[in-house]
Amino acid sequence: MLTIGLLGCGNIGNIIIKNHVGVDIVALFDQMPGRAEEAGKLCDAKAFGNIEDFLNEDYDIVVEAASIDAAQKYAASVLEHGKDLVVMSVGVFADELFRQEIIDLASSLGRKIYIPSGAIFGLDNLKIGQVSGITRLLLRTTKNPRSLNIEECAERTCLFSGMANECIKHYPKNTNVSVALELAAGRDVEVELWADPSVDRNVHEIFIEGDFGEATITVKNLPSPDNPATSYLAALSIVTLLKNLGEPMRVGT
Ligand SMILES: NC(=O)C1=CN([C@@H]2O[C@H](COP(=O)(O)OP(=O)(O)OC[C@H]3O[C@@H](n4cnc5c(N)ncnc54)[C@H](O)[C@@H]3O)[C@@H](O)[C@H]2O)C=CC1
Ligand SMILES: O=C([O-])CC(=O)C(=O)O
Repeated sequence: MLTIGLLGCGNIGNIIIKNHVGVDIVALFDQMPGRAEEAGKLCDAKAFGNIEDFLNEDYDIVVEAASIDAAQKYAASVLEHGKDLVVMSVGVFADELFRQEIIDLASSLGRKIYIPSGAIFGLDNLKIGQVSGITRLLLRTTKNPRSLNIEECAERTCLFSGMANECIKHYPKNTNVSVALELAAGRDVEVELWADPSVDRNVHEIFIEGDFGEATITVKNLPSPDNPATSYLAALSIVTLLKNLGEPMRVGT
């Protein structure tokens, strides 16, 4: 069975712990040591107080469910410790230089980096953008102001309109999906981010046009119980990715 080290024991980390299938969680690390210790009681895994000890433990894959900051700090070290890496805070790869450095490092070490579909549907066939023209790719995200950590917002308000690699700098906890779209399609993504006090879901609308025709995908996500910024689907997506890693048949592009 594949063994996992969980980097980040917050909302997604705890959903993974409660729902994981086909993998064994053996090591935990969080910048708030109490969180790793609490999580350790739930899954009988060892909580580590520092990153070096966490990475020196024997297991196959680090699952990052922490922050862009954590992904940036530790991605190279994870690979250098002989482990594959699942990155939830995919916004870290908006930085092209960093992305290429990590890809080159993984390639030279024979390691793999996995990006889950996260809080959206449709990443699978969007990858056709790597071999065929996509002329329009727009993500319109709408969340309740609470999910965006905004206190005053009486009506639907556009917070950002521009490109994904800029948006993620301003909203690193809310627009990771835009960077996942960018990586899948191999091209820039336009983003509109809206705060709307009348919605109680995290809504992602994706508009795609290209040589294949056109597609519109609307996802109306339930926020996670413990972190309204993060859709529950994002956590389920990691659980599913991990379940499928060891399977002989791979479904989806
Ligand atoms: N790719 C996608 O579709 C999505 C990605 N995300 C991202 O996934 C990540 C996790 O989300 P949640 O679990 O909801 O967040 P959370 O805030 O509930 O939990 C994050 C945990 O990681 C820990 N952490 C943060 N930075 C750290 C560091 N430098 N070193 C060690 N521990 C650190 C925190 O103490 C916290 O316990 C976030 O970056 C979030 O933006 C969230 C939703 C969708
Ligand atoms: O969970 C969501 O709806 C999306 C999200 O926060 C992100 O992409 O960072």
